[in-house]
Amino acid sequence: MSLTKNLLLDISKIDMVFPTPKGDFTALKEVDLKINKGEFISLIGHSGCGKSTVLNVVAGLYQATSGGVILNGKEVNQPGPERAVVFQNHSLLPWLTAYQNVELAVKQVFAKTKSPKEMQEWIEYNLKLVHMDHAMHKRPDEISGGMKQRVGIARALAMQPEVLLMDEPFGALDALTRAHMQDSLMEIQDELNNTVIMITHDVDEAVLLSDRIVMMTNGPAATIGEILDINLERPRSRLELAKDPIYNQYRSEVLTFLYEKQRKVESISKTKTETSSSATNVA
Ligand SMILES: Nc1ncnc2c1ncn2[C@@H]1O[C@H](COP(=O)(O)OP(=O)(O)OP(=O)(O)O)[C@@H](O)[C@H]1O
Repeated sequence: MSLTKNLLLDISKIDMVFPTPKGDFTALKEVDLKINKGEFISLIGHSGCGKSTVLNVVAGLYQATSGGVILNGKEVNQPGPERAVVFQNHSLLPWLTAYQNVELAVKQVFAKTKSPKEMQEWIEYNLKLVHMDHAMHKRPDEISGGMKQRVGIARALAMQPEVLLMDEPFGALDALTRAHMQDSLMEIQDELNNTVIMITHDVDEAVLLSDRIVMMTNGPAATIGEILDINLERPRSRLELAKDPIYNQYRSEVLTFLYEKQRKVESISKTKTETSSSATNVA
């Protein structure tokens, strides 16, 4: 992979120190990552290692103690619509319909450049992309958890961000809904080729969706331990990949990193009690 040709996001030697009542806590140490336009990156690591902190620095919600983030040649120091965030819990406004939730974001970005008619078409296009056009006039309390996440993704996509930041976007969903959402996200990626950073605890999800998996060491002073390139052809099918030895090799490399190289006492005792499929979720 060329690191300079299509470089979009340069996360450069980030340290993050949080002041706490017990003294300074170094969460991140020298996190360094370059991301090309159109890449899908997963961040994986044990709970509390610092994944959300990395994402929050890129989102501009946290200012790194040292180092910094450059997006398209400009330093990031506050939140902005060119970095849309999708959280685990949908964060939709409950009194607005799906359409109106997306509209709010669209008006924020396009009020000066799109006519009302163009904005309407754009909102509908994005809701259609996530298969929510049939329920666009429903409020969050009238739709399921998976549907709410779809609206959250539509809202983020509709802002046409330069980078889409997703913090465990499917973490609260049941396994089947989650699989549907992953398939939808792959379809959307095929169409839009967004640049995405997604935090996940799910090894299969990371391998299925990513171009690269960034594996973080345990904190304190967490950093990037290894980066795995996923050279699987797209479009990807979960059923075919399940039998693919290369897919299984990638999967086993991530599991080895997490459970041998970055072994955690709590996670070992936890996975012993879990079923084999859920044991691929990192604790
Ligand atoms: N505002 C803060 N003040 C003090 N410590 C913090 C703050 N935010 C995060 N931390 C600490 O920094 C470390 C990394 O937290 P972070 O939430 O980034 O981890 P994570 O990998 O996203 O965890 P999880 O997978 O459980 O969501 C943790 O030890 C956490 O307690």
